[in-house]
Amino acid sequence: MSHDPTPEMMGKTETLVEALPYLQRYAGSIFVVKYGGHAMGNAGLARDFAEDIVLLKAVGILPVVVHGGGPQIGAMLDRLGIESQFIDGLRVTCEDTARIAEMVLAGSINKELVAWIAAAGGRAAGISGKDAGLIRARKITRTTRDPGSAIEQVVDLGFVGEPETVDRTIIDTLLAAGIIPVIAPVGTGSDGHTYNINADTMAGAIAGALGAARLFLLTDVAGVLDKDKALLTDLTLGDIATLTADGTITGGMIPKLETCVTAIEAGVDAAVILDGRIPHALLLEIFTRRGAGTLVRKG
Ligand SMILES: Nc1ncnc2c1ncn2[C@@H]1O[C@H](COP(=O)(O)OP(=O)(O)O)[C@@H](O)[C@H]1O
Ligand SMILES: CC(=O)N[C@@H](CCC(=O)OP(=O)(O)O)C(=O)O
Repeated sequence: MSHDPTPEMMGKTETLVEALPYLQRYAGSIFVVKYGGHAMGNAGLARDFAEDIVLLKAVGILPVVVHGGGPQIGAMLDRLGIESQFIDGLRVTCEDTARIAEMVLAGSINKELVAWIAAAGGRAAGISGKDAGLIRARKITRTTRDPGSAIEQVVDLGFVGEPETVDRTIIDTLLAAGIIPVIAPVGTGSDGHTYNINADTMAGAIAGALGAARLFLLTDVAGVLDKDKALLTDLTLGDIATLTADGTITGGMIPKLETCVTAIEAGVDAAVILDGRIPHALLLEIFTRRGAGTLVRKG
């Protein structure tokens, strides 16, 4: 019998050795990973994602998961005959919609992710921004302007909030106990109401408050695309301002890139937007030289 390694074995060992500097660099670092509703497409993707998170934990990284669930909220609202309107990627949220969003996010998706992580051999605790005062939400509004008009109109989005304060105690407590926090993007306002928070915005605020080494936003596109649909692999904060102003970035990509800017300004080293439809996209991004998606740095 030959003891020569097969090409397949060589490939595997090369991949493991390639990971060594990244394993050494990131041990003990906090990584905030936002798992978007579009990237949860099927059970296989959710299982792969959970395995990636458990693997990060096993090699000494401290993963903190923030999840979305926009399409799943949309499907539930459709079933109930409630219409949804989006402004700049944010769902206009009346009281009923806020209740349903919380039910889908914190009641359903959150616990499913915890179960997937358990199935992959990890220990996770599902919480929302309401737990232990994690997120105090502040109501936000948007302004719109008709084409050709100079007059701006303030649009009330209802119970849509952004994190005003982040109390990291519950996250630190879970991390210290070796538990992976899985966080649903809702919070309580100072008026006691439930606020629906865009999951990207939530992840960015948490990454900033934790001083995370990396923020990953998993979505359903290869990354940020230019006007010719080519992938932009590296962006600075200045590039983002230009791409927003010239209309290259629209819809759900707006809160995503706003999040990257806020998180980096708050001290996060870098943010990555990557394609959650690729199996094990996170591992490829973190532990290989190739990387994937769009890397956002200060400049
Ligand atoms: N320049 C751009 N590059 C890539 N995607 C873009 C761009 N502008 C707008 N988008 C849209 O942003 C979407 C991602 O945001 P969103 O639908 O909110 O994802 P998620 O549910 O993962 O948070 C893409 O599917 C795409 O339709
Ligand atoms: C205010 C607002 O828009 N909230 C989002 C919260 C979920 C989310 O952000 O999910 P994705 O990351 O899957 O898009 C919503 O209601 O859809």
